[in-house]
Amino acid sequence: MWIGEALVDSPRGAWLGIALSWARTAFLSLAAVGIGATVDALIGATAGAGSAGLPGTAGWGTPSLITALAVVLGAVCGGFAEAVPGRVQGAEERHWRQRVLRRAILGLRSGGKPAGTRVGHPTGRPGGPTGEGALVDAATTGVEKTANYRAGFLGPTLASFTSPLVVLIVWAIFIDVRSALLLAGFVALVPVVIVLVGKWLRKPNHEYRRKETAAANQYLEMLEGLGTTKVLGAAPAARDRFAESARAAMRELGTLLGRNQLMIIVNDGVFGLLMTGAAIVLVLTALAGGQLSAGAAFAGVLLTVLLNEPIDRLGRTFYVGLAGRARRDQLEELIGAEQDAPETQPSFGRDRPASPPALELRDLSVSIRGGTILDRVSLRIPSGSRVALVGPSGAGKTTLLRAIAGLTETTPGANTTGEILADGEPTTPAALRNLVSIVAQHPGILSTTIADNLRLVAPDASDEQLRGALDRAHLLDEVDAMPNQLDEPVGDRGAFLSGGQRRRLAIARAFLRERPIVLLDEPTADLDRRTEALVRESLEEVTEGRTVVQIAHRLDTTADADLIVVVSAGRIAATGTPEELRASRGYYAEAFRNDAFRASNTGEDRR
Ligand SMILES: Nc1ncnc2c1ncn2[C@@H]1O[C@H](COP(=O)(O)OP(=O)(O)OP(=O)(O)O)[C@@H](O)[C@H]1O
Repeated sequence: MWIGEALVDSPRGAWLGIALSWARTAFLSLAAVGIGATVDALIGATAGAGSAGLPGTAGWGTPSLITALAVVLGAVCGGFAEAVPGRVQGAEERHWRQRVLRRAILGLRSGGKPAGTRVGHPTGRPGGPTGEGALVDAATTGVEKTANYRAGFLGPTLASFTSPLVVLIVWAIFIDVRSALLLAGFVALVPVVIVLVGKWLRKPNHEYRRKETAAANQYLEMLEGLGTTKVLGAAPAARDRFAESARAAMRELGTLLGRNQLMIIVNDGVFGLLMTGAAIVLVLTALAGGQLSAGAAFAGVLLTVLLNEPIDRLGRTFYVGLAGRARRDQLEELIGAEQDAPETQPSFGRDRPASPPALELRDLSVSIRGGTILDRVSLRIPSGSRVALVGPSGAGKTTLLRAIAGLTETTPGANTTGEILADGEPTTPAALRNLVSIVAQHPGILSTTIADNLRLVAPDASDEQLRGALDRAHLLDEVDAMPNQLDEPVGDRGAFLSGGQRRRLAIARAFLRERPIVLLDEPTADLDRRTEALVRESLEEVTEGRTVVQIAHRLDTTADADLIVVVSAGRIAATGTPEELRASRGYYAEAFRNDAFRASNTGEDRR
């Protein structure tokens, strides 16, 4: 419920806006009382002024002066209160966009897809909410609507729902306590109705957002795959599929808008009319009974306008709130239950990392949407060791590497049991993410400049520090030869760079991150010999003194490993040194022989 979120998790700065709104309402309420007092003074309502009339009615000068002052102060506070959400929204957008980006960059999937996207996987529906289109949608519209919801809806709505209490306090002090209590009953009903209506609208709202995102996602992917679709003659089918999902989204929107409209009519009727009617009847009765002066009654009528603010706001912003809330939920799901770990300050490649902790996986199981991917894996990774994960395709190597990287929870539908210990202490996914650097076969490269890609992990690094990291990754000479050097655009996801350059850029990032554990997901695959040698050289440097866990498809890359871990059907089938496993019968020995056989037969030279 948004009220809970507004109370405990409002964006930073939102409370200033709420306090300013309360101040605005207090001043405007006092202005209403001042107007009443002025009226009393003007019509010379001295009868009963002492008991039921408003204070300060001896002359009209003072109350009208106070009124003017209260109006000005109310307007100033209101103006500042209006300005707060704009400032908060900027910060919120930055925060959410960074989380989405980090989520995209952390993706270790093949093809550089963001984590959670399975290309060609039976459960990875193209166009589903975990596709790349969804990520683009999340980083743009999703972030904008979420920030708008958190900055422009949560605080202001909480303010307008609590402001009537301020009005009622003024009412009780200056007009009449009994009627203030009666009206408080109406005001207290408003949140109850909001909760009920919110529940009623939640399902169609979520359904609509899901279908809207799926349609947007499909559209983006249709554009991206336009060439292939045309070549395959599949354009009409793709178009029909998109049209159908757009129609489904529109149908849900119709249901949602219908319910929303009904809610506005009911609210306006029940609260707008009933509460205003009750307030007016109360003040007029008191006026007729002589308990209130004409000025006090007039002030009561004016205060009723302020009491109606939550209803007005509800009509105007409920839909925005629903949309934002659904978008926020979608983002949370996409990003995963990621806790922003307090990152230790990167040392920008100057220092050696702290000694790597020894890791221990205990009975670690991972299931994704009910399917078991890793099954009670237990493994010790000593500090500073080099571990190679080998095994047939689909065995679970990447899933294991992602678990060690603390990334499993960012995969939608994933569930983990068991634990990972660091130096004997239980650890959390966020703490694990803080311990590792990843260099993947298809590193996540932003479509911006070399410097931006490096500053992603070290926002405060100087140009010199970036150049130092590039130098250690053996990429500096090539960057220096580019027309704009550090500011050279790298093209769409690094399209202007070669495969080897992209990987060395990722290694430079790992230098800047300076984490004690380096995870390698086949970073030397598919490179020609010369480039492979360059990447290897950089890797040797970045892995020095660190624990290394690498996925290896080519077994010749495992020769210097301290420990080989054979993964098969989600379990650990064997562990040992390369020599031990080569000497025994099993996957490693057989695959090694096959590799050697292939190399000798093809005279493999990938130049
Ligand atoms: N996000 C996901 N959703 C559904 N299933 C998944 C997901 N990620 C992995 N899997 C499944 O888990 C199993 C193990 O996959 P994983 O990528 O870990 O294997 P791998 O050993 O790294 O394979 P490869 O060597 O081909 O990369 C596969 O059956 C895969 O389809």
